[in-house]
Amino acid sequence: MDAATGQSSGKIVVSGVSRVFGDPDKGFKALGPVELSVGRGEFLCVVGPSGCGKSTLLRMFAGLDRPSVGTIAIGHDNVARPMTAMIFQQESVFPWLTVEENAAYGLKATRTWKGAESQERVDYFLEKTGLSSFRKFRPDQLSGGMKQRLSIARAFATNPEILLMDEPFAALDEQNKLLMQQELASLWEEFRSTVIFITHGLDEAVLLGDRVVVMSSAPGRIIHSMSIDLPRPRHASEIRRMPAFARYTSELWDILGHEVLEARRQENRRIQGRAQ
Ligand SMILES: Nc1ncnc2c1ncn2[C@@H]1O[C@H](COP(=O)(O)OP(=O)(O)OP(=O)(O)O)[C@@H](O)[C@H]1O
Repeated sequence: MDAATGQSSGKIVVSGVSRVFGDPDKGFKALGPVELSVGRGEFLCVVGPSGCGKSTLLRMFAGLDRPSVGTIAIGHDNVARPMTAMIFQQESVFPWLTVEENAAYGLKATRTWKGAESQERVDYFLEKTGLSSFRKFRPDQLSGGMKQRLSIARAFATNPEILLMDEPFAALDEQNKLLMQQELASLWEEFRSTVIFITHGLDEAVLLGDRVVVMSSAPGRIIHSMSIDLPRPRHASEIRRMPAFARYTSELWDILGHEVLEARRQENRRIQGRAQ
């Protein structure tokens, strides 16, 4: 057990990670130093002002970017499973593939397709995300919410050790967002892979997470970690009515609000600097 985080052994351990874009000495320091440990099977939500480096950190977990300084250690427990799957804010389905082919794509791309067993898995997640009847459709015949459900089905079908989600519901209308949050909570409670979930929604973070970490304005650091002690399975409508839910979200805003103001001041200084 890690005394600082209260989590059992770290699935992801981030030590002294910074990221500078451009010249190492004079470039733009977007992130860090970040210290973070994410437990196995933990659902971790990350909030922070716009531009503080949340996506940069997530991209590093996916191996799409590297720290300028520091290390990220990720434990790979089962080599038969892919390490990560990523779900983005923007639709990331392939327009030329059917719903069924899109859902199977992750398994095929990671070369973990195992015939009938994999097909069953794809069918299961199409069913879970309410897309079974649309399996022969192409994405341009689906709504935005359905396409995002398809991205989720594809990611879950690969059975990744870590699910990386970058504001996955930000582009959805409010009603679809509420439905998707509930569906994700239920799916995760069944499979319990490690999840890193970036969001601007404090209520979304409290509703879904075992823990919420708050990042500072750029260069982003972790300035607060809050364990969310709400019962599971989480039923969104019940959870939202709990006094603890309101308390967690308002405590988070007390911390984050200052950082959002600081991010605005930074933005103004940057614009003024450009104008001179
Ligand atoms: N490849 C890059 N080259 C130069 N600057 C970059 C690059 N990628 C990101 N940045 C800058 O690094 C900072 C952090 O970007 P990042 O996308 O990680 O922030 P974020 O917290 O995810 O923002 P948002 O909440 O608005 O999505 C931003 O100022 C961004 O412009």
